[in-house]
Amino acid sequence: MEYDNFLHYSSRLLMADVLGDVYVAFSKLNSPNSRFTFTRDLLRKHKMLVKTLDVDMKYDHPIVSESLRQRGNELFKAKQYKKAVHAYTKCLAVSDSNTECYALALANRSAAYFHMSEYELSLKDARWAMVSNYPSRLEYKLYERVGNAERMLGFVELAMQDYAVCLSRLDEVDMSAGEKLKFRATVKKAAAECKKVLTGHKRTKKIPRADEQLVGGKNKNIPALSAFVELGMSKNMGRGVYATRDINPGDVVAIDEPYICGPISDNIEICHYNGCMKMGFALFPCPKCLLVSYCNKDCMNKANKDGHYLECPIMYFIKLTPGITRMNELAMKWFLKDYLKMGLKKYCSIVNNFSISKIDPQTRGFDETGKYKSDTFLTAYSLDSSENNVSIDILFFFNCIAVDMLHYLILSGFKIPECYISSVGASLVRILIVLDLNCRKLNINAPSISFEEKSQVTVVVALTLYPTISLFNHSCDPNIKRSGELSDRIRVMKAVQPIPKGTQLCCSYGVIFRGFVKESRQDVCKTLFDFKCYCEPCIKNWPICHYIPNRLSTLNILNPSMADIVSSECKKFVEFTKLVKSEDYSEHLNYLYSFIKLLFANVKRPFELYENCLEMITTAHTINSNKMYFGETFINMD
Ligand SMILES: C[S@@+](CC[C@H](N)C(=O)[O-])C[C@H]1O[C@@H](n2cnc3c(N)ncnc32)[C@H](O)[C@@H]1O
Repeated sequence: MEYDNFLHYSSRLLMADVLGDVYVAFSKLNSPNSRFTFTRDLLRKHKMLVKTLDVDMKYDHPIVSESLRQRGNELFKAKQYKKAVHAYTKCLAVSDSNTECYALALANRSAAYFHMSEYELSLKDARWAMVSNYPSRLEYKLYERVGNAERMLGFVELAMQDYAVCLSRLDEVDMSAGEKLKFRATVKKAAAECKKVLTGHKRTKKIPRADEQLVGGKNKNIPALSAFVELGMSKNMGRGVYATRDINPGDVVAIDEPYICGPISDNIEICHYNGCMKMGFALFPCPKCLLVSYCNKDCMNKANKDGHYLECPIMYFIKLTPGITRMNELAMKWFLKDYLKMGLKKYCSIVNNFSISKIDPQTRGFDETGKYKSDTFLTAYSLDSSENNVSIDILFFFNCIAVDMLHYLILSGFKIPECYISSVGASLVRILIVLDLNCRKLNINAPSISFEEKSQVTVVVALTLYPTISLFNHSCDPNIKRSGELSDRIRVMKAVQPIPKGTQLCCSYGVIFRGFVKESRQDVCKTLFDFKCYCEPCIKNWPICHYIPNRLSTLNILNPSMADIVSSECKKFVEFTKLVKSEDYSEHLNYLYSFIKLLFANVKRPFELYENCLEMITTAHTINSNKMYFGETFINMD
């Protein structure tokens, strides 16, 4: 099963010999609120909810932790850095993270790591100490160390900023004038070295890319889409996006921001703040839960305002909840963000209205002024979730998860009147279902990074819910694709083929006709997304790569009067492919656009040179600055 610990709830009910009856009773309930209430009562009755959030943390007496730290200091003075690290780690394991001793042990361990040339670990500990109870009178030391570690790691711009903070803190430091002068000179010298490196970088820096603009400007009703498209309906695919004018390859058709997003795993360093999500390095952990990290204190404060302070006491428990941990975390983050924005009363009234109103499939997600906006709660909340197609066991499982998560929130002191509990619980279930389809499974456009060796192979690094991009249907021959920096949280979608007026704009949900036979593509669409694919390659049974025609003939030339021109352009293209390297395709985009347009008008698809040109355009549209190498992420700061 794709969800972790899927049998967690059902196996206990099975042991109590009630599971069969539970499923029968659950499936008879037809409102989301009644399903949630039923599940909550059931888990309470069978004593399946935790009684307290107290984690049995046993700290040693402060004298023990302090003596371990002092032992570390002695080893440090004796230059036995490895042993010192060991002693500080022991101290951290037995001390309360709210104490000064804990923060000092972190800072001291950071110093030991620095001497061992473990700059990344040194940076991590120093940043961690900065958000812990480290005495502010000593902070100048931490800023100097952070600057030094960043300089050693090549992050000179960051280092300069931290040296500047260090110097600004010196006035309040209790140090003789002579010592201060000496210290200041050392820091200034290090900052000057960084400046020298930076000036060298700037000279070789490439010209920045122009900001991408939607072709024809913003759409009047759906501002994240181009003015040259509209929403339409089809029998086989439901809602979809259609061109109202001819769209050319390279035209930007959508620029979407996620409604909610979060890192996909703990191993990849991404700022947890919803509005940032930048890839980072040695991020600042939340000093209370230590389970989320931010690129700076500003993002940490903003995330707290968005609700992290409410989820912080229960993060540990959310991580233990069955299902997809990251999705559960995202669901809680989403709920808290909107609860804080609207208040409980308004939130419940909106989600209740949504669940009882008859949803028009065409206008779902549009507000009362007729606009569909990616930053609106109801737009995201009403995304296609195939809720009616979710099987009973999965629906019950999601209800159990929602019961657990709401229970943690209540145990942590979150005040929620009884009359709102079923609405909030049912909304968490809906949020989980929306995220499961539109964020977890449909992650082809999510921020990703590539491998150092094979830059074509990318891995998704974040879960992102793009309400407007979710309007695009799938085709095994997509005519639009993501473009720009692949790790960006804002997603730009560009046309990669000519899209004549009236044609549907489709992206791929993960399979394209060249690489997979029809049966396996259909299988993916069915098992993952529960639909039968009605795209052209599936309906017309297009062949996969080896069998795609590679020669022009009377069978595939659509316009015989153009045969000679097309033939000579094809020869030129073959030469082009031999001469130009993939990293230089972007310099030849206009040529590639004109060639694909020529073939589009004159040659029957599929045709090998057309498919090759399409792939080259796709490659040229994307930038992978962030690379992954053997489990580590290298970040290109340029
Ligand atoms: C992310 S939504 C796309 C927008 C959706 N059609 C709507 O009405 O809002 C994904 C759903 O669209 C439908 N869909 C997308 N591509 C399709 C295709 N190639 N063939 C049939 N149905 C498709 C399926 O119902 C799928 O679960």
